[in-house]
Amino acid sequence: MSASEPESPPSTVPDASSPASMIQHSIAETLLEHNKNPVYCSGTWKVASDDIVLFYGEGESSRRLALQGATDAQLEHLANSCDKATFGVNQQDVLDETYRKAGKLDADHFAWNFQAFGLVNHIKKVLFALDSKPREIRAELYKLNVYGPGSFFKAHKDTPRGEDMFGSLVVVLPTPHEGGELYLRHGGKEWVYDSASELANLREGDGPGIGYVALYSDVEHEVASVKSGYRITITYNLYFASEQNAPSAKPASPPSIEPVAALLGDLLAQPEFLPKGGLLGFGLLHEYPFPRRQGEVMPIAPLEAVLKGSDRVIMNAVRQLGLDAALYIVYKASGHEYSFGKKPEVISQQLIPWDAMGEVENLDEVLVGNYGGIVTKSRHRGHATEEWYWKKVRKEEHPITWVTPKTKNNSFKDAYLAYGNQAEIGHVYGTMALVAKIGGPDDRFDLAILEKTDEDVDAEWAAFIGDQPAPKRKQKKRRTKQ
Ligand SMILES: O=C(O)CCC(=O)C(=O)O
Ligand SMILES: [Fe+2]
Repeated sequence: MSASEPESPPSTVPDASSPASMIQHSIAETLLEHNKNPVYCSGTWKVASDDIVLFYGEGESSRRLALQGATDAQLEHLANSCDKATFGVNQQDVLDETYRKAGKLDADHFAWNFQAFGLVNHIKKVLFALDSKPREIRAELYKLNVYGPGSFFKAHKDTPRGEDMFGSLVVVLPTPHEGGELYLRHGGKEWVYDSASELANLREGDGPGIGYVALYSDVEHEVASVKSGYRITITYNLYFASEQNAPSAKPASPPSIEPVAALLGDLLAQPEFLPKGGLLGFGLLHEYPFPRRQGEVMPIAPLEAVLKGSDRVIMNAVRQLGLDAALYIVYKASGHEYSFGKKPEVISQQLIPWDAMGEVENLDEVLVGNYGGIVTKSRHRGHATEEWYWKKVRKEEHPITWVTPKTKNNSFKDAYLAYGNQAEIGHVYGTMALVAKIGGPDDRFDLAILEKTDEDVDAEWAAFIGDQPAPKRKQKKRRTKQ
């Protein structure tokens, strides 16, 4: 039996030029466009010469280094005072100068006068530009790095130190250098921040300044080889501040409709959009650190508090509209029991330790039966050209209409022991997404996904094989919002 995708049932997808599809496109564009939802921001920042004074060393050999106009000999002394920089591999610090060649001082071995508060506030405004209620953030001094000629740091992502850490801030000090550009990559795009030329331009202008780049933790970055001079950076870890640590209490702002919420509201107002209700999906664009406790099922809902960039913007929008929405993992299984049908796709709000589950017979049934799973692609799809299977598919399937596609950014793969008379390992793939349950045009905000009756399915089958037009299905209320 062929496992190819069967013919689709009557389509509910509007054509590309319909108002619904144009609004859907605008939402995706707003969320995906780098300029509206940047994954990093960079530039130069004016400082007073007193700010860029560095203290380092211990006891008799401690030093005060004014960076404005520092001599080569002074910078060389700083470089020679550094330890060799290591980097993390599988939770261990590794020294490998073919991967990272630079000097470093830990935060307890240096100090400088610069107060990052103003810069951090600026970064918050730029990185969270579309976020109408951005969380407070704080910067924690991390390290000083010195890159002399021939120093570099190959492509890596910064290890998040804690679930509240969302990014890093790299401050580049105004010491003349060439090369050492910082390459940044995310979602298949690449950008470059050339601190050497930005700082050189600044030197010709008035007053001292520093270079900076703030990036989300899941942005890959790489420091190109320094050609001449010293490139000195001070890095900070960026955290979402807890209420007590927040630098200032935020005045209550009057409620205003966010642009993305407004677009989403317009989309839901289109009667041809999901005329029978259904699931609306948004692939998350960022990765999130998540504690995995051995063998424990974990709800992923708490991640809502640490969403970044466009992920937070869309979450704010669905919350503002009062939609029934949550973070889900989209699970897809592969294993011997699926070799004849289609790989099922089931969403659940639980992170499941598949490797600790014992033998798993039908992953989709386990998810639906025990973990509030909703089948979004039926494993019977592979046989769905036969009436009986087709009905089964229609009955159990609640397909997702994706506004922004699932991404590989936050996907993971787990192994499990597939049920059978011989031990076999299957694989589960998970991807995080935000999924909203939408009612039909008259009940957008009141309905959970619709239940289908046998009559609905029979009528849809008849319409599918061309007997008669699909009847309008009466919606059943399952849940009413107060
Ligand atoms: O020094 C820089 O420009 C970047 C340093 C860095 O990527 C790191 O410390 O993880
Ligand atoms: Fe880094």
